[in-house]
Amino acid sequence: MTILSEVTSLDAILGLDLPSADQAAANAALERQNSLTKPPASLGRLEDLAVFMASWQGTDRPAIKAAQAVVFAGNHGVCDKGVNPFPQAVTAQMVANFEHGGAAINQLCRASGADLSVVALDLDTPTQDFSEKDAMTEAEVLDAMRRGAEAVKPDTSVLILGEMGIGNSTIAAALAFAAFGGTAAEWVGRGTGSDEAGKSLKAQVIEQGVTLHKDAKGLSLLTAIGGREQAAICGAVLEARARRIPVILDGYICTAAVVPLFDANPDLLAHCVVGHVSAEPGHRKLLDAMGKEPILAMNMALGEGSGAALALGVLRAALECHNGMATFAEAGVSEA
Ligand SMILES: O=C(O)c1ccc[n+]([C@@H]2O[C@H](COP(=O)([O-])O)[C@@H](O)[C@H]2O)c1
Ligand SMILES: Cc1cc2nc[nH]c2cc1C
Repeated sequence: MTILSEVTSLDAILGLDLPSADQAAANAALERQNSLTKPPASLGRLEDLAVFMASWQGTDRPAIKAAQAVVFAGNHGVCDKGVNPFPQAVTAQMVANFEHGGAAINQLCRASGADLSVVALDLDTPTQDFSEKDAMTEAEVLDAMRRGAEAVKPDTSVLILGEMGIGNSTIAAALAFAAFGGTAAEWVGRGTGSDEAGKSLKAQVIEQGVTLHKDAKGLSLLTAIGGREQAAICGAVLEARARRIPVILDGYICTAAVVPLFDANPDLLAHCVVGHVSAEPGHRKLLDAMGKEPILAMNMALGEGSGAALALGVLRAALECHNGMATFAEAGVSEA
């Protein structure tokens, strides 16, 4: 059973009863941070991350017993418009590469101690071209969201999310543009290597699609623009919330995937941090619009969950300090 097992409409999702952060655990973790042998706040963001983990795990001593990474893969009808330098077949080929351990995410998960799974979502049935019609039916969105929720292991201490989908840098820019406005061109980047002409084609296709779907709001952005891996990421984020599992989101595509949840209610992302800021220029803009500060800036733009997996190492370090350091009293160090 998942939080979405019995849900029969997108509207019903917004009525789900979801847990909030445990403020008492957060306060106790902050009190511990302030008692540790360091000048106040000198571990900066590491302190914030320890308190964040405490607030969702509901304990002043948060821990990572099991870290799970999931890569969701989908294909997109908008590829018919030529917005992607690589052929769509690469989505399935990279899924095989993930399964055989040959991709960057396999190495990064091993390095940071995360257990990786891959969920390929109907790769032989791409979504419809959102610049011409709705990308998916409500039933298709719900199915992908449910599969996202089902991928979350209940005993996970922290969930790392990533995606793979040729053409999905166009989907990401369209979701961001639809929710936050500006011009389509401001949200478009190189993706897997589009040149200037490729970027203006992307912007033109996005302009057309977002004009067509101008009334789409909240979760209906998934029906209008798609795609399956975006819906699955939203489903996994909701399941993690129901189970109080903190989430690390990846780059531009993964952050844009949860824009429909943010647009419906920004609090739905309170248990999510963003692992890194992607080299795609739209990502910084999107993070600012969503009030999220990334953990790392590594000039990466790969996707697959790569930046999120790397940030897991920082999260682990934050908890090592939080749980392992001596207090002033224990170490006999004088306080100010
Ligand atoms: O996550 C990012 O920041 C990111 C930035 C650019 C590209 N990607 C990856 O590249 C693919 C989409 O690029 P494209 O050019 O096919 O639209 C998709 O598989 C993503 O995982 C990912
Ligand atoms: C080779 C390749 C690997 C990827 N990983 C995520 N998106 C990708 C896109 C391409 C083209």
